[in-house]
Amino acid sequence: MHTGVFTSPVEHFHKLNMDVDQQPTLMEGGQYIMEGEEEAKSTTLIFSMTEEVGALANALKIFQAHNVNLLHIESRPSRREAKYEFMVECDSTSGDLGAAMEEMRASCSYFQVISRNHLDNKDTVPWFPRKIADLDRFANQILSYGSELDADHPGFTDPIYRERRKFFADIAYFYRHNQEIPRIDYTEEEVATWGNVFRNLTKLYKTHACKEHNMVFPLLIENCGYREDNIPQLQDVSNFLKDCTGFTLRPVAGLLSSRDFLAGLAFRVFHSTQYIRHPSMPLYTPEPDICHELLGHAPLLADPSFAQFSQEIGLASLGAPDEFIEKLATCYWFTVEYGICRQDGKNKAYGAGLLSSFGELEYCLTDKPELRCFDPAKTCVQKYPITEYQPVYYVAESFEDAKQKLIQFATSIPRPFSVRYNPYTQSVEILNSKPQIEALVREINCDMQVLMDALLKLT
Ligand SMILES: C[C@H](O)[C@H](O)[C@H]1CNc2nc(N)[nH]c(=O)c2N1
Ligand SMILES: N[C@@H](Cc1ccccc1)C(=O)O
Ligand SMILES: [Fe+2]
Repeated sequence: MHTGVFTSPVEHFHKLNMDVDQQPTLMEGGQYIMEGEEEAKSTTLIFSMTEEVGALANALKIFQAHNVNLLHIESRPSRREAKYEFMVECDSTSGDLGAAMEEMRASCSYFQVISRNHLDNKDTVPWFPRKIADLDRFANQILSYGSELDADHPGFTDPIYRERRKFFADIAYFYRHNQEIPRIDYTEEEVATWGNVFRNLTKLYKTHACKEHNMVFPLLIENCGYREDNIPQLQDVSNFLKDCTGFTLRPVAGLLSSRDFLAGLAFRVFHSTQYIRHPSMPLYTPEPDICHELLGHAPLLADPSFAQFSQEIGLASLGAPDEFIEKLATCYWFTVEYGICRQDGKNKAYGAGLLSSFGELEYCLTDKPELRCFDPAKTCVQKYPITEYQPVYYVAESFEDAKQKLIQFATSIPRPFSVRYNPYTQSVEILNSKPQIEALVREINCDMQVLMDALLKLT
């Protein structure tokens, strides 16, 4: 196995992105890389005009006068003011967008710029999905592990495995929100790999896994076809999770950037791979695969308080500056992926990367790795290898404690607005005006009355 790579995926991704010449390319190993060809060249403006009459027409004239092409226009009642709000996506390579924006700003009562090119302009907020279907736009911007993995990843030199990975990449590439996830007829060899991983992991769970994981696992066996001789279907697991916590799965061809992956969580959407690891590496693989998603992540996503925790991390990431995305992703790594917690005086694994690798699950509770107390402010800057067992783990007092600390940490992220998920519309609302927040307070007040009433009936 490759040694000495101490680089966080985030840095790693950036390195990779620079190699990509903005074209959707089918990479080595059959993975798509499309580093936001459209997004990089588009800027989204959300605004409402001071003059109501003919507001949109006036705005459009401004863009036209500066030769700016518009890619998408949307209007809707504003939650900020009693008028309409417009969302316009501009082709930032056309015309004089800067001049158009300056003119717009002058005639708008509200004006917010959201851009993929946020690095070029310190005043803009990085683009983020506002409604659940927006996830269609980046789900295929897959990052490859790059050259360092090629040498020791047998999958890259096995032509049959590569062909199969291309098949799975295509499913994810063409998937759209609200579609059923295609059911897979897994090959005998794939089922055997799953069986091997399943058998060895289930032997360890009783002693090594946290309570929450052990609680949900029997339900997955009962409801989703978790068995040694069967690879569960993503759609079945997604339906089950939807009933438990509202989480759903969507297929993805491989590793997403931290920003995109975390954004999915804000919508209670978990991006899941559908392919299985190479048969030569059952006990540990450096990439997420279906064993990792279904045995590591799915059980905890069925836990209501863990689901909420995941969504909070997701919401905190929306529009956050790159440095914070990296810190948040590092905390995610040392909790959701590789977390250990105290339970009844013992250390137990709750990280999905541990719960899906029978090699590392056993290793992590021996005296070989170094254990430190989980403290987001310190943990968030820790470097870690991504292709081998972790040399350092962070131990949380309890599951709940990790959650509280991380949520607390997330609130320190600088952002000029707050966000809230509206589950009715499956969209993210930006909270930055008084009338809008007042409306929400009334809504919550109403909920409080229902709760008080329920309490009174009990006593
Ligand atoms: C947020 C953090 O970087 C985390 O490790 C992410 C990165 N991208 C991912 N992409 C996929 N497909 N699956 C994952 O589990 C992750 N994990
Ligand atoms: N190492 C994990 C998979 C994984 C890779 C990368 C990140 C997280 C998890 C396993 O073998 O199951
Ligand atoms: Fe994971």
